[in-house]
Amino acid sequence: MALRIQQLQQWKQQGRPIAALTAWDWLWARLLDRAGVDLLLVGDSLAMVALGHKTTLPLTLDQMIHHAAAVARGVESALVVVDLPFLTYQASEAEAIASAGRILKETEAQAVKLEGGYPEMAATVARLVRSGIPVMGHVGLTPQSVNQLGYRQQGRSPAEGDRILAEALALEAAGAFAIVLEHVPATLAERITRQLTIPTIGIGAGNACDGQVLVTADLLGLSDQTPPFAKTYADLGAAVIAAAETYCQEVRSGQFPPPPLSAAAQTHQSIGS
Ligand SMILES: Nc1nc2c(c(=O)[nH]1)N[C@@H](CNc1ccc(C(=O)N[C@@H](CCC(=O)O)C(=O)O)cc1)CN2
Ligand SMILES: CC(C)(CO)C(=O)C(=O)O
Ligand SMILES: [Mg+2]
Repeated sequence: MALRIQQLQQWKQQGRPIAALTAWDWLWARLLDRAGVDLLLVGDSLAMVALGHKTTLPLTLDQMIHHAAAVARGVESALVVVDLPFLTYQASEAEAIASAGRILKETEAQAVKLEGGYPEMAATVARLVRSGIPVMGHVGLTPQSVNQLGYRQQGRSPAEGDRILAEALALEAAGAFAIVLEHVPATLAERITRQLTIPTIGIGAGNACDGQVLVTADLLGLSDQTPPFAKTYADLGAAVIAAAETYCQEVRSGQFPPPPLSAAAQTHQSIGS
């Protein structure tokens, strides 16, 4: 599986775009892995799309491990990367190693992702990488800083763009194997992608990144609110409601379950028998 991380590097050189999605449990991870997704991120967005929180901040490390272990059980091929939750890695390098270490020991995920590229975070990334933990960076809009940034596009001014580029370069120098660029102008993402040797994975960052990631709930029409850059490829929300409505009607009208079969027709084995 370390091979998959080197593969990402090769795909960048070959100009073969990387397709990533998020997953939060075994059920979805299994289906997305079968679809051939290259990288599955157990994103802390699961706090919002699977647990009903308003931001990613409340997610705990124990909750993340519970979800990441389930995702990893459903995956055969994709690289599984796990977000370090808010305040499980910022306080010190030792805290980051302890949290990332728990993720690699208690799940079968292969890598972690963390937010920010300021000097202390780059030093933390270097320490994690030297400890044998592959790290993915995340700059631009970093949702764990929602109380400072909101969800607005980042890097609009030349000075801010230069700062985000410098953060990306610092993360690469620290040994990150890839970097997520979230909600930044396409021109900035293109500039960063050209200057880095490691792949950039964009979300709301234009079409020049080495790969793209989307939150699967947005992809499938399961989110109440989606960011302006998300694309919905199927309306599963409506399909689920329609199926459950039909079931409720059939139960209430007596149409389901059907009357008992005659003994001769009972040839089917049911689950567990
Ligand atoms: N489901 C879903 N949840 C998510 C993400 C996602 O990908 N999809 N990604 C993370 C949050 N990122 C964003 C990015 C942009 C917006 C957004 O909506 N921005 C508007 C509004 C900005 C504002 O409020 O000022 C804009 O026009 O820029 C919302 C969440 C975590 N949660
Ligand atoms: C996909 C991405 C980058 C969106 O913020 C993420 O980190 C998540 O889903 O938690
Ligand atoms: Mg995240």
